Amino acid sequence: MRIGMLTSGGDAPGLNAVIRGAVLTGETVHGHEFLGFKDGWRGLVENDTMPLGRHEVKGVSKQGGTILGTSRTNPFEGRGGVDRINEVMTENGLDAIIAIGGEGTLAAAKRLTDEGVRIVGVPKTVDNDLDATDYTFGFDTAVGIATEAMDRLRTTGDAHNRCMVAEVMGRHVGWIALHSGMAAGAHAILIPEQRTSLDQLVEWVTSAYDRGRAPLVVVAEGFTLDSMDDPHSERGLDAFGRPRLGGIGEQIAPLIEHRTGIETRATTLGHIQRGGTPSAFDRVLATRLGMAAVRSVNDGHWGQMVALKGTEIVHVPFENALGKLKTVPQDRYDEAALLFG
Ligand SMILES: Nc1ncnc2c1ncn2[C@@H]1O[C@H](COP(=O)(O)OP(=O)(O)OP(=O)(O)O)[C@@H](O)[C@H]1O
Ligand SMILES: O=P(O)(O)OC[C@H]1O[C@](O)(CO)[C@@H](O)[C@@H]1O
Ligand SMILES: [Mg+2]
Repeated sequence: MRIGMLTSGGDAPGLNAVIRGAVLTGETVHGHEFLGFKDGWRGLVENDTMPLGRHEVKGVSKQGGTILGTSRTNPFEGRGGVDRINEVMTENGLDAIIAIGGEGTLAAAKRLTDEGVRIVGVPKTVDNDLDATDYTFGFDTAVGIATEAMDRLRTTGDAHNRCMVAEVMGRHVGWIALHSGMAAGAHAILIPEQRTSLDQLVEWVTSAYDRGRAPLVVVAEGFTLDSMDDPHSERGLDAFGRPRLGGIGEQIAPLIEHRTGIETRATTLGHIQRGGTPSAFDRVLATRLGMAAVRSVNDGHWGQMVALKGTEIVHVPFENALGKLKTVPQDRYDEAALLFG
């Protein structure tokens, strides 16, 4: 078979390991050929391709980013649409597409498979917010980077007796904040799922400070104080028309300082969390998902994505994966909150 492959949406450490896992298994075990589409759906719509074989995937598992490039292009906009995509697939002699992306990419893939395009999906997002898989690759790496950054913030915070606010990614969910905050021993963790009040935050910060600690506050970019209507956004809209988040840490730092009198500094980790070398966990998960995606193609599991359930790789129909986001459950937050303050 000839299989096209693309990566779409925000990058996540491990994308290259998926690509390598699929290409090596596909070529050596099943005799398939691969073709890369550049920059997500854009490459498929514009027929912008690159060779994708053993040579191209040599040693890429440890590389961040994606050798195929990525974008937030909508495959139905401009000259896109199902007829155009079928035309490009026929021109390239392709039997199927492996699309690697988050909930947006998979929603687009579902629309296309509903119209007969043969696509299998591989879930990806540092946010870990896809419901039908236990973990997405990229999350473990992002948590590791954020934790290391917080360890560093704590030593400088301790030296100056300051409150340090660390802002991490998490558009709709607080998984990165929860895990990195717990790992770093944060005195408060603020996540989109919990509309915390400033009074509560001030209580946690003051209590830690009064015990002689330099308070560490971890906040997810999508968090809203109970007095705010929407998540903080000051950077315009993304290519799909959604507000670009980021900057809530800088907003709450002066509020903390004003209310407590404790000198407070904010750091936004931003895209550092998505860059660089994937962790070993993410490389293994991504490689297994890439290999499983090829098995999905062999078995004709169109309209399904591969997913992690416990330690097993399973197949999940797109509609089951897209229904709702995997948010931080109340009991996981309450458990972490026992150690706040
Ligand atoms: N419901 C949808 N139907 C069709 N296309 C969509 C839909 N949602 C998103 N898309 C398209 O898919 C692209 C990728 O989605 P998105 O930007 O949300 O990234 P993602 O794959 O969800 O990854 P990330 O984790 O970075 O959000 C979008 O930019 C948009 O063009
Ligand atoms: O890379 P961009 O387009 O700035 O997108 C940032 C968004 O992507 C994510 O990293 C993954 O969805 C979010 O946490 C963040 O809000
Ligand atoms: Mg998305």
